[in-house]
Amino acid sequence: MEEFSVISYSFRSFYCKTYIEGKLKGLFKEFVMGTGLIPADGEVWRIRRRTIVPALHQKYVAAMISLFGQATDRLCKKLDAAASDGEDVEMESLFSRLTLDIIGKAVFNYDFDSLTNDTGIVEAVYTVLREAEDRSVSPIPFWEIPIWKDISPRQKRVSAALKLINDILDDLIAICKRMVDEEELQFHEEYVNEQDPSILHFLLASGDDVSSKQLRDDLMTMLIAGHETSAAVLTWTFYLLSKEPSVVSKLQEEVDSVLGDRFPTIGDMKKLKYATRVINESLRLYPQPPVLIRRSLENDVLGGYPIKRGEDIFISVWNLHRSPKLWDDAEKFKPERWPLDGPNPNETNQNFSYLPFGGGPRKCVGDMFASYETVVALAMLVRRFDFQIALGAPPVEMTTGATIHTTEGLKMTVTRRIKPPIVPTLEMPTLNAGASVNLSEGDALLGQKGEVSSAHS
Ligand code: HEM
Repeated sequence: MEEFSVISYSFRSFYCKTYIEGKLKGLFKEFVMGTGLIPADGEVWRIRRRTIVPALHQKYVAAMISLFGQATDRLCKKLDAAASDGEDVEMESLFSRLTLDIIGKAVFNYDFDSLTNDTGIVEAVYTVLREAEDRSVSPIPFWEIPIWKDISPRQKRVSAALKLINDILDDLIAICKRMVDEEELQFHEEYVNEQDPSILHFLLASGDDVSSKQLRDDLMTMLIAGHETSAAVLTWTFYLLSKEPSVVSKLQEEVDSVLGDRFPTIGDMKKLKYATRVINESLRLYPQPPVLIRRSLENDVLGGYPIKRGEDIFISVWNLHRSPKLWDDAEKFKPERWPLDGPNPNETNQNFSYLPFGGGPRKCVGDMFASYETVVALAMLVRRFDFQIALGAPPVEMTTGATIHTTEGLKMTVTRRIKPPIVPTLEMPTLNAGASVNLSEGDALLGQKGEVSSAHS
């Protein structure tokens, strides 16, 4: 327990109504509800969480992996154009757009297409996300002050953005309800609608008796929780890789041999072991969020510190993950510290010294989703491109909100990789550039076909 930095007490936080048992394993909290953007009804969320988590069955995961591949392919096309034009790219904002596109489709089947468009809804989402982050670190809940709420131009912008998003979510829920009413498919444990594998569709089809408003708030929670986190993981992974060319070579070797020139499938997730270790290690050095926050519901003592009822503690996962007492070469980016044939590191098998997705009953509901999402994006990108910090780019420095951001972006030069030879195997169809192939179990499920990106041709 002494490894945790207790940074501040009695500080208004992102999270509310949390409880300290004195042991990390028992901590739980209400996510994003303390920002006022989503009603602070933790009890309802706790019940709903039980419905959301089982949505992650095999067929759903296969469909999601296919979705990650398609979204990353759009990013590859963008990078391909930048490589042709010799233009440097700002990867942090591109990753933010990639993960927004993914979470929109995955959660409520909405294509933000933010990698190619800057429509009003994308701007509205960013307004709300920035506000959620600012509120999460604000010492006073200024947004609750009645007059301020009505006269502050910024708060008015936030309200307008929230209204736009809520209206769209209401429409999506209504459309989805009609689809569910019309479909013949019976709901069962492995249910997935192949045209719309979103969590919204799953939840509606499950017949869960929940109001549209509650549903909308849950979707918003997932949008906020699952967007910047994954984007930040990818940003810092690419930053770390830019400093360790030997890791990149090893990673590319694995990706070339496992994937060749096709999209990743659910079966590949077990084979992309080194890529997974790269993400595990990036999450150790740059945990998102870097602090976890709990509020005490009663007087307690934690690691010798007396804590009064109502006080908050901040647990610095950053310090925990970089503690020299717990890690050899703690500051070094070393994916090899996680044995390839060992278990996937998590909070329990690392005795709570590693908490990339929190722990206990309020652990991240999207941990598996996020792990696969980041592995797919990483594999597809390093397969096609080499990335270097751009010449003359500003130094990459950190600033923190709910996640760790760079201060001035991650400007990189992207070059196409020379196409390595593809050795055909029974599982891996040989591809001609531009040819259509049946790509994966996930794609087969969706009845989709994919094409090899023109990146190599
Ligand atoms: C690499 C990306 C991600 C990281 C590092 C991450 C990390 C975390 C962490 C550390 C927590 C626990 C916070 C706490 O204990 O105070 C959390 C909670 C949560 N995460 Fe994630 N997350 C990621 C992606 C996602 C995705 C993609 C989704 C949705 C699909 C998601 C949904 C949630 C939700 C809903 C909670 C709140 C759970 C609850 O309070 O019951 N996360 N996440």
